[in-house]
Amino acid sequence: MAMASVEKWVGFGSAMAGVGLLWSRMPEHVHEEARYIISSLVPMVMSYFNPNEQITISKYGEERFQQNKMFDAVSTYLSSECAGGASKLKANLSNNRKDKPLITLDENQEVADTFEGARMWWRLYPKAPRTRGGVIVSLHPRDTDEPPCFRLVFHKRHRQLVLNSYLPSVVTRWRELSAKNRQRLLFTNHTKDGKSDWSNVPYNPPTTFDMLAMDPEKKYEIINDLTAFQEGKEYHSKVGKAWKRGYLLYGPPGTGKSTMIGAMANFLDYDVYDLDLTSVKNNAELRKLFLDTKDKSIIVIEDIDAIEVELTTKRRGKKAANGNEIDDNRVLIEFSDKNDDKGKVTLSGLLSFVDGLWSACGSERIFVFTTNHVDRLDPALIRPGRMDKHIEMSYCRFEAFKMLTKNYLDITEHPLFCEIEQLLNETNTTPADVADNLIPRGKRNNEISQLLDGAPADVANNLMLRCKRKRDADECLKGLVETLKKGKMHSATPPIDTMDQAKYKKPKN
Ligand SMILES: Nc1ncnc2c1ncn2[C@@H]1O[C@H](COP(=O)(O)OP(=O)(O)OP(=O)(O)O)[C@@H](O)[C@H]1O
Repeated sequence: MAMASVEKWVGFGSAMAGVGLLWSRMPEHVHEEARYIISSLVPMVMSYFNPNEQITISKYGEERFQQNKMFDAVSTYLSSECAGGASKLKANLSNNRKDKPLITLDENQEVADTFEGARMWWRLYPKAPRTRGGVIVSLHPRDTDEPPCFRLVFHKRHRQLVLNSYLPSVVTRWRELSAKNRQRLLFTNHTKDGKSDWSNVPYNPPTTFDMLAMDPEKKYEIINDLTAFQEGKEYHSKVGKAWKRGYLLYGPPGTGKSTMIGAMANFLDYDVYDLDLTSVKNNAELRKLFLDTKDKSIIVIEDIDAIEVELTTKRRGKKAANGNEIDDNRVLIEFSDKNDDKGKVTLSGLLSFVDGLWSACGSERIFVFTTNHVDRLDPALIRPGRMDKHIEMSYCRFEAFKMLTKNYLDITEHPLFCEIEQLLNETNTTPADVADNLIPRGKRNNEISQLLDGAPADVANNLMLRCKRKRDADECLKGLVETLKKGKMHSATPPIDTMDQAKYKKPKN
């Protein structure tokens, strides 16, 4: 038996020696080809015997200009669903709303996941120097390294499950998690190196619709409109309309137009883009800015009437140098209906995003224009169908006043309410003025605190708070009555109900 085995090895050895001899006598080009065939056969043979397959998800796309969103999706998904199984994690503090540390997998950590009974293994590979493909000459620093990547390993028989169900489910979960942890942002445009771009800050406006003092019916109408818009994806695609909506908020200063935008952003959980048109050079830049906005956002152009005048003033010298006649403010306005005007922002350029050709780019967007002078706007901007909703923000009447006292003073009734209701009907006072009067000037009440000395702390605090609030309310409302009476004496303006809304005039500074 042992003899037979020795003979076998001797036979194998001499066969190999024969192959070696043959190999050494072969010409060099045959060597080359043989090496090529062997190197392509090895992975095939290996993969035949290897039961697993793998998918690599690199941090950057092929072009390297853009981050690969799938990498973010996997990172977020694994942090939420599989981090429990990892022993090495990383913590970052990002801009998220709750100041909660963001936990992610550390490099080279492997975690397992199960999907519909199939087992998957994920591993995060760090950035690594490129080993293949020779020397890379590139101005792009990242090109010299392989970017970090996730590698997913799974059994061959789960290939279809992974491609058709598992990876899409990772993306869906990522979207859900991002929506939940998202920090809302306020964007504003600026010019850097001659180019317009957006910069942003975290945005958590304090106002909700509950706090917004206005006619309750009008408020519910707006809330219903926003809800219908947000849920209107199918409707918009069914009727072939771009999923966007335009609001024109108009009314005197201090009636809550900006406050309404904050309430809308809170209600819809959208980002806000505050577009400053005066720093946009021309339609091409405007187009770039619009295209850089994200879905689920509110694009705001405040005081659109004032912007027209400001643009005019800025460009007055240029116009005069061109020898054009300048008659008055209206003529100076450079918003024009000509599409071929490449040197400036034109009204048609702006409108092409609101309801023209470009409005179909992006979805779930709300445009809000605000103005104190609705009568000064170009009719093209406010013609029916262009801005879907025209919302008048008006002076403070009794219903709105009651909302303010509830919010500011926590009271719903008071003996002075009757007098205040009458005065509010006779004067044009803005919610901003009323709110200003309702901020307690709170002086500490020494008499009450002396009375309460010795009482248990929680009882004392409670009573103190109630007495203080009552006292603040009395003082605030008395002060408000005084202000309203003064306003009534000085006001030459008739109450809003009898006033022509189109004649609002902004007080000159
Ligand atoms: N309708 C309102 N409900 C609650 N608070 C209001 C309302 N209107 C105004 N305020 C208060 O007055 C302040 C100023 O209001 P806001 O800036 O929203 O007015 P505006 O109409 O946008 O004024 P402007 O036209 O000058 O920009 C707000 O911070 C808010 O405290």
